[in-house]
Amino acid sequence: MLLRFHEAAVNPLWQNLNLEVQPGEFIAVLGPNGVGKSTLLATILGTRKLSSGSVEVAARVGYIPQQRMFPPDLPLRARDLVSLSLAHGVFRRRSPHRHEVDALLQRVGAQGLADLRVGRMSGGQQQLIRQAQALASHPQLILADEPLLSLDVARQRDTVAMLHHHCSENDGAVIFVTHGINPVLEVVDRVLYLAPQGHTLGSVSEVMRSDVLSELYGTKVNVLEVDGRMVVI
Ligand SMILES: Nc1ncnc2c1ncn2[C@@H]1O[C@H](COP(=O)(O)OP(=O)(O)OP(=O)(O)O)[C@@H](O)[C@H]1O
Repeated sequence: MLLRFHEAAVNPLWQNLNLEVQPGEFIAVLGPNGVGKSTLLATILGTRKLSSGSVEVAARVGYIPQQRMFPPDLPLRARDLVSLSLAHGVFRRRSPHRHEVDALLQRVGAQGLADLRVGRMSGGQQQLIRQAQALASHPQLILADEPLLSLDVARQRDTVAMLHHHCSENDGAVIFVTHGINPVLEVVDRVLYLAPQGHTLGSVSEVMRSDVLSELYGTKVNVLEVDGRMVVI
């Protein structure tokens, strides 16, 4: 077990949350704006308190925050930032080697960005650097808050593949906050759907259904499958 919520609540957002995350699991968290998805991650990170219940974290955690731009005048290159993240790893007593930094940047497809100043990068390029920073602590549990925002389709695919690889090859787990299930349909094990009327947890086929989402939203919702993609209307 890497993470366990027991009867957890952050009032008035969500209540009675019971969730146990095992090594190898890829969990998507969906729901409308403001329902408390980022707040859920904040309770795991310890930056937000539960109103009741408990959360137990038994894993090293890496965090990819929701798109947040670096200050434009930040005098650091990508390799400096990733190097700092590596140096903060719990087992570190020395400066990270250049090849470790390069390997991390390569893992997220940002090898060409190593010597660019982060504040001058595009939003998508900055997002890749955030990914490399999150991986630097060799996390078992990766929390990713809408990590595909501002990435092009190819980079979105690479990011999902990288995170899936983390689960399937490293016995890690991922909690992936997203507004759309389609980019992760092929890799997701369970969906936690948060809604104003409550939440539900299960496989894609158990959760992404018209009857289940209609009950959660308290109004008629249709889930359609079109060309292998799911559309919620
Ligand atoms: N530190 C905080 N203290 C109190 N309320 C907060 C705090 N952070 C966020 N909120 C509020 O909690 C609610 C849920 O915010 P949160 O960011 O978790 O939603 P979300 O589901 O991630 O939304 P989105 O899809 O728009 O990113 C919002 O109304 C927000 O204003």
